[in-house]
Amino acid sequence: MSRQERQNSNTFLLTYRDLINIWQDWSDTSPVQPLDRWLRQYSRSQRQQSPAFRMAINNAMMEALRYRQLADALELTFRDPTYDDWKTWDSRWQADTPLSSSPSHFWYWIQLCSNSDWRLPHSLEEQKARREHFNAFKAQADSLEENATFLLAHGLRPTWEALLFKRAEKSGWDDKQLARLVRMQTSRPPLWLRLANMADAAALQQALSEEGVQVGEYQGHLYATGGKDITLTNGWKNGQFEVQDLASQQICDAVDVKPGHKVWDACAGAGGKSLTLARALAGKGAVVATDLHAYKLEELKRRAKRAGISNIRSFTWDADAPLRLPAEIARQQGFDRILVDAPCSNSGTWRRNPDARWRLDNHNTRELAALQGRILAQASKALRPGGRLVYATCSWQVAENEDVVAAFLAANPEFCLVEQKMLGAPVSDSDSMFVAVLSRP
Ligand SMILES: C[S@@+](CC[C@H](N)C(=O)[O-])C[C@H]1O[C@@H](n2cnc3c(N)ncnc32)[C@H](O)[C@@H]1O
Repeated sequence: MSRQERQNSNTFLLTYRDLINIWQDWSDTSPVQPLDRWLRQYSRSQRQQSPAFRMAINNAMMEALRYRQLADALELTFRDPTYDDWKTWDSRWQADTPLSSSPSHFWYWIQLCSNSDWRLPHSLEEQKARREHFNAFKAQADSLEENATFLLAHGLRPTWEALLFKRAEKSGWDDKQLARLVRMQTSRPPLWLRLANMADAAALQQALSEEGVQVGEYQGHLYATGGKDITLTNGWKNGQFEVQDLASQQICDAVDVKPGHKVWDACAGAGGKSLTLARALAGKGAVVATDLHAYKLEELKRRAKRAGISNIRSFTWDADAPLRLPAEIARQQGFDRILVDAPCSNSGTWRRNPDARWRLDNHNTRELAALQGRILAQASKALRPGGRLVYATCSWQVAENEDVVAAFLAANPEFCLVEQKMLGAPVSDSDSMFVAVLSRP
């Protein structure tokens, strides 16, 4: 986001007192919650404050969590300019340990990193020296060759270097593309719009612009970058579009739903993809949407009702047991299409959820990969011969993607791999997601 755009979306000038207080509130929360959930609760508890203030706090906390580690690294090198053993330092660093600087200096580092417009205190000790140190650090960390500091400067941990290079190698990305993915971690992607079948993209783009939404187009897809809240527009009220990330839309396209198909969305959650798959049926066929959690499916039902979609049946399912096939599905020997949008580390969504990066660790990744493999294997049993099985995650980690697919294929040789690839960032300004299309001849 440019400085001008940031100023437009963040017109409330926060003081350091506001920033220090919000950080204290966040730090006092136990157990630590995902930031988006915490901010929703915080926002509800601050109804007396203006929407501009709440939005500014929201943005400030996003930046603070994005650059949480970099602020510590800047403080360390400000005190000891010769320090450069970043991998050792990172292997000991934890996001829930106390800040290494004073609260004011922490926010000053965050302000410099995020180029935010906050009201500086009248006297901030060593302000000039810190700004010069930040500029020197940034200048030195501006190339992929300076691996550790380049990653740090973009809110990524130096110890993830090997994971990122592995991803680049699998996807055939050159250094420029990998560097682009790293650089993208410092900005939020726009809101991508999924058009209802009947909506005309050009007409909708014009109507949204006339209503004051800053809207762009990329390969036939629309996205909003600011201006009027899109949920207040006529197009939203008339159900002409939903918000769905570009890579998510591309996963739905890969399922290749045709009218008449029986589709199983095995990890449907709140139904972001179920709705899209159901629309593609054009009134013929059905989607069975399952998830481990009933409360997510309740949200799915509300969304389906709002969108006027009635061909989704939902119920809970735990991948520890096979799905009991509904009678009409059993009659045709299984589903035509199955989507396994597996639980994952969410590394591909860090641009929107900056705090999620600090929860990534090797132990969690191994557990997730085992769960992903179990869900995929269990779901695959319900595919009819000739059907299509799609495995997806919103992670760029090879261990959660190609490795899971390879283990599945080794254990299930009756399945063939049609294609597998990363979607979204760094190619487009969106989340990064993985998709593998499998068939069962
Ligand atoms: C990536 S999310 C799905 C997002 C959803 N498809 C969407 O587009 O909004 C993965 C989902 O898998 C579900 N899940 C986790 N463990 C599961 C299990 N053992 N069996 C079935 N679903 C599970 C989670 O509750 C979560 O909703």
